[in-house]
Amino acid sequence: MSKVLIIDDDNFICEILKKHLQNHKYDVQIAYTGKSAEQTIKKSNFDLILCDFRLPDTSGLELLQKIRAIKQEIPVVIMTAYADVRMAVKLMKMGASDYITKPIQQEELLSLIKKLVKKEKQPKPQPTHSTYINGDFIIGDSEKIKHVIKLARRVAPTNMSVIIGGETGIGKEYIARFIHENSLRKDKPFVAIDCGAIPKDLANSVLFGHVKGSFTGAISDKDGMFQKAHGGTLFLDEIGNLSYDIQLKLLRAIQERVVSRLGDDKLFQNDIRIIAASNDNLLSEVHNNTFREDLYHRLNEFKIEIPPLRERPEDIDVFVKHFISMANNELNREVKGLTPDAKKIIMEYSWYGNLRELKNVIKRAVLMADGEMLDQFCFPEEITYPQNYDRQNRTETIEIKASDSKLKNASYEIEKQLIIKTIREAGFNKSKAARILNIDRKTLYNKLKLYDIKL
Ligand SMILES: Nc1ncnc2c1ncn2[C@@H]1O[C@H](COP(=O)(O)OP(=O)(O)OP(=O)(O)O)[C@@H](O)[C@H]1O
Repeated sequence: MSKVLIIDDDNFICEILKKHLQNHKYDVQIAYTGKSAEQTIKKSNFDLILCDFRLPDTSGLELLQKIRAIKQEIPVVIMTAYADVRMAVKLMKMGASDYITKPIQQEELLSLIKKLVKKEKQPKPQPTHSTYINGDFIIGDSEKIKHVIKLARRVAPTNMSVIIGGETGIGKEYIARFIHENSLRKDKPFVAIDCGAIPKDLANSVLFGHVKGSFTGAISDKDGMFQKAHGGTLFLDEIGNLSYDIQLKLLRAIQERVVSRLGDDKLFQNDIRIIAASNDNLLSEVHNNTFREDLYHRLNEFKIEIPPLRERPEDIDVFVKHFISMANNELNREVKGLTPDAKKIIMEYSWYGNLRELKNVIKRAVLMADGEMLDQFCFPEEITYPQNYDRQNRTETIEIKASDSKLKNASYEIEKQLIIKTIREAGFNKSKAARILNIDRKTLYNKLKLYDIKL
């Protein structure tokens, strides 16, 4: 797995980029200052560094010189605002590998990183189980997941649009890729976009492209996801986040099979299969008039619902083995398995963050392990004693940590705890939680990213 270091003092940008890159199987670390970046670079080997041009304690230029002094060969990409492009070109002359302008288009960043990180060090886990099919995709042993795979295989060779439902971190994107790879389009692009992460005013351009001058900052013609996915599959994650007018443009693009770039009258033919995913119940959003009914029916030619991990405990064992194997590769460890106590903890926990949470918890446990087996002490308290943790979150008084002495930190902590508490009380239904909190769903998702809440 390739390692990327993001250096930026903007916590929000860091978290969005981190999630996007992690979804594409990069191991990501963040440094918020030049100083901490230097220390991190000295301690670990990275395959690529993504560095903001302006940092609180240094400039991109100075930091680049220091990075070059520590690690000569490591690719460094500078993130900059449009106004700084000339400086970015200067930085390239001084040894930066490339630059990317803000606001960052995630797919552009991804292809830049892929280009620069030539040697993918994707760990190839040892096949410990018959459920591996290719690469790091595994199925599981439960009848429920086998049924999901049966549906995915059945629909894959058709051109039908698919809606994939399921809780966060359950593997909706993995199933979407599985469908693509088993379809006749497998040699064409699979383009994934997280609709929840696209700023509202950029959605039109990100999806459909734009021509130079169509808005401030459109300094050149740019293709959108529809053009990039031509011939292949477009995966629209968290589709419920698209605004009503973009939903309408999307419907037209699917029905009429033509798209136009922002600011351009010319129509382009497109041949795309759409797979959409949502954490929430899209049908109830249709009833609430936040999702277009015509678009819903157009997309809902086939539906696959992935059951939460807690409803199929038979799958936990195989995923635990898989994630231990991945963590061993990444962290250079040789963990063999779990003690009976640790296994009991893992089996009894509710895994509301599903496979993503399980993977993170296992990785942390592998790091913590002193010997060859993961025992109960390798797991954090909220996993070992979830009852206490829940009770703590249910209390009306929100405890502030001693370290949160600064007013800003304290209010962040209160907001974070309130969001967690409300989501739990709303039965993990994010739309309902957003309504209780009196904020829109997009704002809630942004805050979940900001605070790294994985519920
Ligand atoms: N079939 C699978 N085999 C191996 N790992 C998986 C599989 N499905 C999911 N994972 C792991 O779980 C993580 C989350 O999966 P994925 O991003 O597909 O979930 P998601 O449901 O699309 O999440 P979100 O709702 O947050 O977009 C992946 O990064 C991967 O590590």
